[in-house]
Amino acid sequence: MGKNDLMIKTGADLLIQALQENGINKMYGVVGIPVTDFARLAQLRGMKYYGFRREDAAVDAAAAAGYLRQKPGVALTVSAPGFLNGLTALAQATKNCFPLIMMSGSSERHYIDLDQGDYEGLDQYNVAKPFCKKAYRVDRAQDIGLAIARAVRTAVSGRPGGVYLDLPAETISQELKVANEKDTGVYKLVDPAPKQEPSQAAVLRAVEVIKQAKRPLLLLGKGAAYAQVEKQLQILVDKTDIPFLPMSMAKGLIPDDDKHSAAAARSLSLGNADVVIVVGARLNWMLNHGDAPTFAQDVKFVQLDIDPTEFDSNQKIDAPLLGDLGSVLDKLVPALVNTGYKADKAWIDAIVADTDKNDAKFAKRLAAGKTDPKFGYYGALLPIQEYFEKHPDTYLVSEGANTLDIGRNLIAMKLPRHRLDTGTWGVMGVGLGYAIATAVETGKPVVALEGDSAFGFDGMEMETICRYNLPITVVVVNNGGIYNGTDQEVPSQPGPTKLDSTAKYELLAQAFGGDSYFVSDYQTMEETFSKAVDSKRPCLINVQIDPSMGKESGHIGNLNPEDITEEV
Ligand SMILES: Cc1ncc(Cn2c(C)c(CCOP(=O)(O)OP(=O)(O)O)sc2=O)c(N)n1
Ligand SMILES: [Mg+2]
Repeated sequence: MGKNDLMIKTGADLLIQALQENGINKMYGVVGIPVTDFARLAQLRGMKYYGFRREDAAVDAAAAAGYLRQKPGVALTVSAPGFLNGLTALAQATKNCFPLIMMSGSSERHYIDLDQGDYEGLDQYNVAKPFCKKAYRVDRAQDIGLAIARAVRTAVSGRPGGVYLDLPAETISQELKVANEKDTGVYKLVDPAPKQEPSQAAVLRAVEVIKQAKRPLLLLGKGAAYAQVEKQLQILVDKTDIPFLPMSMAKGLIPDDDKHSAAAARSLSLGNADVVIVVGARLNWMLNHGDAPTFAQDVKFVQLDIDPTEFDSNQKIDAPLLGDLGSVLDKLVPALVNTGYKADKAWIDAIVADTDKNDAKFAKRLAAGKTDPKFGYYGALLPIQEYFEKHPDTYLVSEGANTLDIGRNLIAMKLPRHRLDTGTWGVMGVGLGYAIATAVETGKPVVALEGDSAFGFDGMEMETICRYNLPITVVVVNNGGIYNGTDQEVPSQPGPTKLDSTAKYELLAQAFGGDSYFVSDYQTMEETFSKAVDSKRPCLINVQIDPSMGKESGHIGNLNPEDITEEV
């Protein structure tokens, strides 16, 4: 082939080709110098680009896409301020173990290293490192195929997480002369997330520990939801009668109404289990680090995890099972079932009795919620609970404190990966980004159940939702504040947690062509909610509840330092 028969490929060409070669055809981002034309070219080459109003929502969306699809979601930001706006979401994805690649335009090294003051100059590659699984920088167009391969494999292999890919403007526009398509250095990864089988010895050790259990409990984390192991888990509980307790994003792996659920007997089941089988969950702050009195003093732990350093992070693990959860359960379930092991009937009966007792108490609160003159959470959320009972294939995204906590206990999930929320860090501002990605990736109706404060973190994405005409019903539960609307430490100024309990949030939908609803009583919520979701239109229901409703920090008030406000 003569010199002038060579093809010219730019860095941008190669980036798009490498992403598409690896099955990635969507990007979520906010453009500007130096990535705007790259996003346009991606659209011309058949990729879908979703433009957001702020980078953290876009990166959250890409992370949620990764969680739902077991392939890295891809986010695109500009340099420096855009990169920094996306950094929280990159860190959140890594903490949540969601596979994500965040690509940001950046500066050439010589400007950064000589501190020459480039436009939006920042050493992003090094700034990103503490907040992601790995950071990579591509200085040569010829390396782009390898860089994308590395980024994809890093994001999805082992414990999934966030990867930062630093893209200097120069690399995006760099030209590469290639003889043919094969010559570009772009290739499709072979087996990006290899299976990791557990050892036979580890399986036998775990079976021995579980067989001694009189009061076993299966604790399910979002790692189990991500690993898509619902089939193996259903067999496990059906064959052994071991009760299960799902963490919030693991709800629906086994339907919440399954007779083995211990969700309504959380304290009793956690506090009395003698063997806890931890599947894709971490014994972190959400589980009081595995300590008593949340758990029994002499509890034994069997832990299934893909990351060996997770074992003994907080407690001695009596039977660590290392591997990808699918491979581990494919070995552990038959090995245990073949022993004929069953949980003790007395244990199961104790959990059922505690469940019935707590359900009865909850039912009273729900009934009161319908008629309470002070319209509150139960009256606001009961219609949502009833809707999900009838329409389990609806997705729920939730954030806030009381709104999040009460909604988690009230709204049962019957299908896996249908609930996304604030995750391990309890980050506010993830709701609308997660909802957008869920609607885009699944095409199904999505309900974003938001506290009024939480909604404020990314409320402008209502315009994004309307612009793409997504079937998202945003429900803002407005109690006029962070936690509630009654904060008034000193007469001269509103308390630190106070917001506007009369805010007309619903007009934000109307402002962008969506449908607006205002609700301030149970009956209207009952009539409005199903109509809104069934419309499959972008809409916002502003649910004004009494400002006195809501506890400080919802269900995690115990994490606040001792009360330090002296009397004024
Ligand atoms: C990014 C960020 N900022 C601040 C917080 C602190 N915070 C904040 C600000 C919450 C909002 C609670 O108010 P809400 O209106 O969303 O919900 P409720 O009033 O129903 O409790 S919950 C919570 O932990 C956070 N978790 N994440
Ligand atoms: Mg509130």
